[in-house]
Amino acid sequence: MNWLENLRRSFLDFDAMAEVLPSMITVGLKNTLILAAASTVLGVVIGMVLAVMGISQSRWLRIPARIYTDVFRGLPAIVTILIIGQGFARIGRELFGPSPFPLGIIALSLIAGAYIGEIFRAGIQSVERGQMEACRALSMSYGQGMRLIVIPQGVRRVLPALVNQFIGNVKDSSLVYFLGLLASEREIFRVGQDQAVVTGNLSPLLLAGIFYLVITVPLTHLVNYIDQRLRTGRQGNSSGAASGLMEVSELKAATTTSSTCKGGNMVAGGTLAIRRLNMSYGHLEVLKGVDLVIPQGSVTCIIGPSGSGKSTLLRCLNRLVEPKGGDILLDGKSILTMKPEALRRRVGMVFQHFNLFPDHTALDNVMLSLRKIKGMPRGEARRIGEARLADVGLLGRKDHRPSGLSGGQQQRVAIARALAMDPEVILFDEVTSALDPELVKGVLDLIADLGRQGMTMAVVTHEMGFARRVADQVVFMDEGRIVEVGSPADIFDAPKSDRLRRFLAEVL
Ligand SMILES: Nc1ncnc2c1ncn2[C@@H]1O[C@H](COP(=O)(O)OP(=O)(O)OP(=O)(O)O)[C@@H](O)[C@H]1O
Repeated sequence: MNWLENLRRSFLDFDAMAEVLPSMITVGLKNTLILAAASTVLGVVIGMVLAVMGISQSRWLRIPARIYTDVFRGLPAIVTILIIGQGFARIGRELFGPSPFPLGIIALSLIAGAYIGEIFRAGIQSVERGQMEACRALSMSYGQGMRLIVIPQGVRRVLPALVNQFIGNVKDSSLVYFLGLLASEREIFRVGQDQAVVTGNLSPLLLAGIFYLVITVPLTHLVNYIDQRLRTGRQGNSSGAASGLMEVSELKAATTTSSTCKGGNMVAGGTLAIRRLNMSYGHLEVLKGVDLVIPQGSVTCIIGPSGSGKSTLLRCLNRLVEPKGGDILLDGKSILTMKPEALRRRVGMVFQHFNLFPDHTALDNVMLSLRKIKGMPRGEARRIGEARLADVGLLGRKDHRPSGLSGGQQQRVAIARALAMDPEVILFDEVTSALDPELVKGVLDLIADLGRQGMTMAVVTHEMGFARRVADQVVFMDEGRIVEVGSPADIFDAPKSDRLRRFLAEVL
């Protein structure tokens, strides 16, 4: 049992530990935290710049960011620390005095920046494209969408990775001692190491190890907790998505008392006139001379086979994609001459995949544009937001995050969000395609109800029953062209073209 005693003496010499403890706290811990915190903060600044450069359209920004990242990620940390600390020692002395401590921070920051830049870039790029589309459809500029929605979501997603980086900096700070720090500048490892030499055993180093764990382990758990809270909101994940059947009755109650239009008045709709509209993605011609009038206060359903250009036509109407030729007039004025953000205030849109903002509650989703785009005071935005949620039968769930709502409920929040901006026209892009069958009816009834209230609507749909029941006119598209336009009776009961007959035979 001699070896056990040896081990005990080597690692568990409590007197040696007690002796080094005060300087471990007042010198080592303090300096380690300064080195790690300062280099993480500076690293975050460098990383943010690198991330923005890395996702930029310009390769003059992308390429330098790439080179920086490759170099500082590729070099061993100690090499960078020595190159910066010793290579720039003279400049360092002039700027910061004799201590290499600030140069150590800079070296650690340069290394951390390369990793943090990649973390941010991956986080921002992992945010679904639909989030930015929803921002733009709510008439936010690209910058506002990035600032309010995409970057915060990206940063939240990478929070655990950022804390890991901080932990990495805590550990890498032990390398700065290679630069020759003053006694008062030593970090945890160096204090332990010096005392180990004095006492001739490893107990002070074991204490240093314990100090590192005391910093890093609680941090990891704290960040996991914060991440969970941010993801699910306060009410947690099981926030009572109702069963589909319950939702149907919930919605029925809402639509009978709906006040979607202000004070129960009919909504003032706009007229859209589409003239010889062309659109292509690269060489792929998607719209080929589309002519159509969507009269004020009418419901136009657009049907047709997959890939026929229905969604693209809809996206041209609020300029989420730019037409290549032709024109679109809103109440007689070309939308191509308007600022896209101004146009989108008048022409709202609801998407197939809802595109709700996951970090915001239902009410915040509805209020966001009222506050940020219309500049409404919080109280007024809240009043309107709650009224719109009541219209879609979801006032009771206003504090729920999207993750705590069913697909049907999420889509109704998305409709409330579009309605809150008081648009003259609303575009619905296959809004029931991603829903479970029992939830489809509720959403369609809501849209039908809006139609009755005089909202001008263009609805791309695969729901033929709905189109027949609700549409004022039905548009059949194929291969980028409108093949037939007419009343539901014309289209469904007396199709003129062979293509429409074949399509109906397939889908009915
Ligand atoms: N962003 C894009 N880049 C390149 N091609 C695209 C893009 N979006 C759509 N397309 C192509 O344009 C054509 C028309 O697409 P669009 O989505 O408008 O059709 P759709 O009738 O709405 O089809 P679906 O019912 O399947 O949604 C398709 O061939 C599609 O592959």
